[in-house]
Amino acid sequence: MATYIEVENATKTFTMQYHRSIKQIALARARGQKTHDRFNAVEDVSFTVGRGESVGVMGLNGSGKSTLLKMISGVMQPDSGSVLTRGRIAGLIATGAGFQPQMSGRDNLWLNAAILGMSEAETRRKLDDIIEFADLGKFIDTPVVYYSSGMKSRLGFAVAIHVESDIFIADEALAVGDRPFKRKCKQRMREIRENGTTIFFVSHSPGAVRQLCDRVLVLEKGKLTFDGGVDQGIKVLHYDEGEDGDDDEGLGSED
Ligand SMILES: Nc1ncnc2c1ncn2[C@@H]1O[C@H](COP(=O)(O)OP(=O)(O)OP(=O)(O)O)[C@@H](O)[C@H]1O
Repeated sequence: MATYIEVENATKTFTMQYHRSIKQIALARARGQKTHDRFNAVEDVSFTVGRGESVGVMGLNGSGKSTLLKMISGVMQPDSGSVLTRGRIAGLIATGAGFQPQMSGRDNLWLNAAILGMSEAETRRKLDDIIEFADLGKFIDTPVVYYSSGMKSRLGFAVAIHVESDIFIADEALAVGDRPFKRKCKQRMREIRENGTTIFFVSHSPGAVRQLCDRVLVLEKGKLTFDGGVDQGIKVLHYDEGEDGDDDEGLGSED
């Protein structure tokens, strides 16, 4: 199986500032207090993903999932180690990233498609399908500044999901569309998987991961603590326990 994602000893370090203003920083320094701290959001993480694999990334809030996803998408670079990918990447990483608020949904669609590497001919061919998928009605010709976050998410996802990619990445936290839209996304992601596209999917939803993935990575405080089967990964996180363990709100979950 050809390797499509190769992450080797990747570490991403961020600085946490304790104060907002220069005055506060100066005061803290004068008192001999710390003004900032550095910490590893992703620490020494290594794994590979083969062609056609569908991998779910799970972990508590702040465990480094989105940071890892951003490094795979190329939005961020690791401070040490390496992240290599093969082929074209598309997906939902940042809702409305690159959207121009004063431009209409339709114009942003063209812009977004170009950013994601679609040619003019490809966009023209898929235009009606993308607009139908986003299902924004007459709002498609309204400036995006008037869109709700769900509407931006619909437009962003509709474009991303129509890009022919080798790797499809999605951060479920950004899928703020309503239930019927999520259902539609779920169906489309299943089709993408069936077509043999490699999937890298960040999620808190055991139901969604069970449906869409055949492998789970668990991050804890930036470290990769589990890499294996879906059920086992969910067990490691205790996500299946309690009354709200197996939610059904996920992008890929059963409705
Ligand atoms: N640009 C940034 N600058 C500084 N700190 C950051 C930045 N981005 C993320 N962090 C911090 O890095 C840590 C990991 O964040 P990340 O968004 O990767 O977590 P996550 O696992 O995706 O969380 P969630 O489940 O809440 O979405 C958090 O402590 C967060 O505050």
